Amino acid sequence: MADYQDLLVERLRVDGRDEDGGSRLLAHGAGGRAEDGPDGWEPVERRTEIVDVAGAEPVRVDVVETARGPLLVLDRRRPDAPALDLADGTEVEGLALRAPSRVLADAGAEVAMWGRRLEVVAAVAGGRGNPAYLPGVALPDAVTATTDPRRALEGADVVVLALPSQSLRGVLGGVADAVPAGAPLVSLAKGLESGSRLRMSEVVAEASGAARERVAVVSGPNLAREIAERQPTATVVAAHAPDVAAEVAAACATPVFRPYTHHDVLGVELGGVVKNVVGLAVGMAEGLGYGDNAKASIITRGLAQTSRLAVALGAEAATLAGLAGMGDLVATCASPLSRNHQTGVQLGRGLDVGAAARVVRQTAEGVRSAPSVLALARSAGVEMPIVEQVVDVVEGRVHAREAARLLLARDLKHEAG
Ligand SMILES: NC(=O)C1=CN([C@@H]2O[C@H](COP(=O)(O)OP(=O)(O)OC[C@H]3O[C@@H](n4cnc5c(N)ncnc54)[C@H](O)[C@@H]3O)[C@@H](O)[C@H]2O)C=CC1
Ligand SMILES: O=C(CO)COP(=O)(O)O
Repeated sequence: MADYQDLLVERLRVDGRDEDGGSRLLAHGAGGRAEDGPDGWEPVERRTEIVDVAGAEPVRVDVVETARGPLLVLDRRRPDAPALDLADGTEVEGLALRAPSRVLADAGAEVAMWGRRLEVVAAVAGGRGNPAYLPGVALPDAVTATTDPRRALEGADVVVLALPSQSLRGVLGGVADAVPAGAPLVSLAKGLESGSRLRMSEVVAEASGAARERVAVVSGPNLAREIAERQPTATVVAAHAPDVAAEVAAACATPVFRPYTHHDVLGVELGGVVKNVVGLAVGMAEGLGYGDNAKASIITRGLAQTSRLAVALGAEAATLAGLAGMGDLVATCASPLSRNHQTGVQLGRGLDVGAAARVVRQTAEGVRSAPSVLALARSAGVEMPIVEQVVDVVEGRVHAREAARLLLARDLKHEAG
């Protein structure tokens, strides 16, 4: 089976008879989540298709299709049964094929975006895209925009939070009462909250009052501009509740955007946070005029130090070798689109943080997160020399050139130590 097709388990219920005597079926929405309750049942489409066969008689095919895709198996405990012939109210589990065309339509469903800047919202709402942030990119018609967060939240099945880490608590806390009950809350932000040093999934749960099982994070090599241009991209959807991760993944998958689910929320979030700090360091090396050996060395040692911290805090080492660790680190450190990378370049050229921010003009999360990462590392007894030097440069204590000299002058040691 192609790599971009998925088999989903569908909860099905027999609900009376069709005119031809076969069982009429209902499917439970979103792949059959138990907590959707009895109201989540939706009709299953049934039709006959005639398939032309070269050199033979046409074949009649009975197609049974849920909102996710056609059912390949009606009852997975009796996969060979040609049809369902069961009493009313009986529940079975079928298998549906989620095909790319269906996913595209699903992912292109209705998106109500909230923004605080009137000119950005007016452009999106007026069908002119988002020229301030994504010049030249046409947005789907299904994306609407409003400056009223409560309107954007009305009836939402999934709430996605795409805000800088230091703003997330204030914005979400102000509208927590308007978040629809039961809707998963998804954080895209890659930072730690200054002061509390909390990860964004923790901030989301605290600010909204939602159980941590309702919160998901999406992270990975996900440069916004490339995604908006529909360039092929993979990502990770992590949640403590597997069904929430699966629901969010299903909602955002398209033929060119492939989410993997994960259970290691801590590892996925830390990967996204620390790669920004390492991205600053790689940018500094570039700004200093250093070559690819230096950049590859920072990336590799940066990943080793990130994994050390993550494991000490309870994450799994393998998570950091995946898309949300190595994948995101490589994208940030290699791409001129990365704001952390670009900010690092300006710091390497000798600008201070304020001047670098005025050049880059968008959020470089590593600047605010670096001191929190260092504090976390110290409290966990983990050495993170690259982060230490980035903090000293960001806080104006040393020039990037001196930071590089100090890193190279450290005592010799075993690479795996
Ligand atoms: N841009 C990217 O490629 C990616 C960004 N992220 C993460 O997404 C988060 C947001 O980043 P971007 O949207 O790219 O940053 P950005 O700097 O491009 O945009 C931030 C937006 O948030 C708004 N904003 C800031 N403070 C606000 C507040 N208090 N209330 C309302 N709106 C406020 C700003 O007006 C601006 O429109 C960050 O944590 C970043 O790490 C994650 C993956 C990719
Ligand atoms: O997180 C990102 C890519 O995955 C975006 O990186 P920057 O925030 O450095 O632009």
